[in-house]
Amino acid sequence: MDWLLRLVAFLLMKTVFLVKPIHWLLRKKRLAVPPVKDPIINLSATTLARKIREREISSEHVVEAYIKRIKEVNPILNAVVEDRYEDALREARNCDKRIETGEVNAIRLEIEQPLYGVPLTVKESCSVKGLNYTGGCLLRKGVKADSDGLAVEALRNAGAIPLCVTNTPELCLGFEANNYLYGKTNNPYDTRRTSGGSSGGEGALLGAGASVIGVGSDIAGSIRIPALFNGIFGHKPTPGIIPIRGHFPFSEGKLFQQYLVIGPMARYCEDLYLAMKVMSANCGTNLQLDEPVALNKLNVFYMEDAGQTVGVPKVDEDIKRAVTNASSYFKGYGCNVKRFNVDMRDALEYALSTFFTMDEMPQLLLNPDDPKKEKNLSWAVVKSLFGLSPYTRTALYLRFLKDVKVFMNDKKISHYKEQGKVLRENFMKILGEDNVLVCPSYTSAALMHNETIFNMSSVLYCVLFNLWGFPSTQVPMGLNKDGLPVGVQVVAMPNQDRLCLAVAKELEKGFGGWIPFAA
Ligand SMILES: CCCCCCCC/C=C\CCCCCCCC(N)=O
Repeated sequence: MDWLLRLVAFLLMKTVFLVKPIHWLLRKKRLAVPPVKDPIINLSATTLARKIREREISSEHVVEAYIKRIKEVNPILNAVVEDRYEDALREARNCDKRIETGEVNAIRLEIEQPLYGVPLTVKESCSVKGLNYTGGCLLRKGVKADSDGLAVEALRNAGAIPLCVTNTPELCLGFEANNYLYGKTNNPYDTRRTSGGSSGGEGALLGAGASVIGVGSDIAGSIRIPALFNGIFGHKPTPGIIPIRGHFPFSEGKLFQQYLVIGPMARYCEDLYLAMKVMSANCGTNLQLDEPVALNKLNVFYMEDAGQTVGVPKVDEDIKRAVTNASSYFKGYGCNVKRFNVDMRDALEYALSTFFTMDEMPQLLLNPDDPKKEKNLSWAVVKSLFGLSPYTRTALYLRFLKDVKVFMNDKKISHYKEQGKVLRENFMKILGEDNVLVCPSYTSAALMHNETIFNMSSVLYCVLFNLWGFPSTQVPMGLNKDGLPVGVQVVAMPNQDRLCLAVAKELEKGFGGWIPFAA
């Protein structure tokens, strides 16, 4: 364990108690988000697609319902950064016309375009042709995507209709969708809290019932953490099975391409399957997503917390309870349910040293004049103190962490990287091909705005699985006593995404999945 790192992380965790009174004084009133009224909103994308192709409902009607819902909640949430409602309605009418004239038929659509006529929302960092593509960077103001990213293209080819792009932190680096370009996104369950990040705009819209299926991205929890905070499902796929080209930030670096994934976020678990099939269609790996999983043959391991917690916030009791409830539930299926015992003592050091020494890491302080030359951190911090920096505090903080050598020398870095490999091997051995791990996605439910920066080490519960290339699904597990969503993460070995999804589906049956906020 590296004591300097742990000490800084520990002090940072405690600092939140100094700033809490300031936050409390400056806090805004909790705003009421209107409840969902239109029953269309309570149908999954899978059901909507079937109803549209079987002419039970028109795509135009569905798209209109979602536009109406977004317009109702977005003034409160600030999740949408640019929309294309007129184009979307035109495309929906065209879908309906092609069905009416017999140009397309239900049987072929189910196979060739399983999302025909279904609305979609997209994280702004995943390019949608013609829409903003800034990655939340002030210095990229006005940048538009000149084509769809490959994942978005696959969804569009499957018939989905993008409605808008949604908010992220600067460069998607952080756990609050808040930046100097678009401002901050509120959590629909409590608007004084963050919707998380980096796919926080998606999380907020989905949690509020203003989207049925969304595209997010995740390099250290950015799908799973907002999915947790907003009570929805989010799947971080095995790397390489969904193309990430068309994402900003992007790097040609091999490790970056292994850590960063694009994946689906949804209110209904069956829609994760559908989106995964569409988005991974050309991956060349047989993920067997349609194959039934023999649940009674699964070993379900569970881990309520990472043990050695110096400098890592303790996992809240309600999240721990969600982990034990979720794992115990599988006893009823005849599964072997066991506590996961591995030594996580050096996991934080491993995560820090591995993440920030990846080859060809994208610039953290964007310098549009010279993409090879990063701006000076100290100068940027000074400017920030006077409110003159184009970089958010989170970007500055992560740029500071990138200087890993402040904490450890090369020898230690190599040592911790080796420890990480051993840890990965232990996880692999225990999980094998057929087992899953249920653990926290984060240490708490949604935090107040501006607090996640003090809890950066909570990222441990997500980032390890990016570094190791394991798939993982965030599953909602009900609301806590404050009415905030809690949930768990289901992890499996690479290419065993189907196990995560199968477990998620059962948990949805058992615990109710997405639960709308109380009015
Ligand atoms: C001094 C406190 C140190 C805590 C360090 C914890 C280890 C950090 C490892 C990786 C952090 C990456 C955070 C990047 C956030 C990216 C979110 C995303 N796009 O998935």
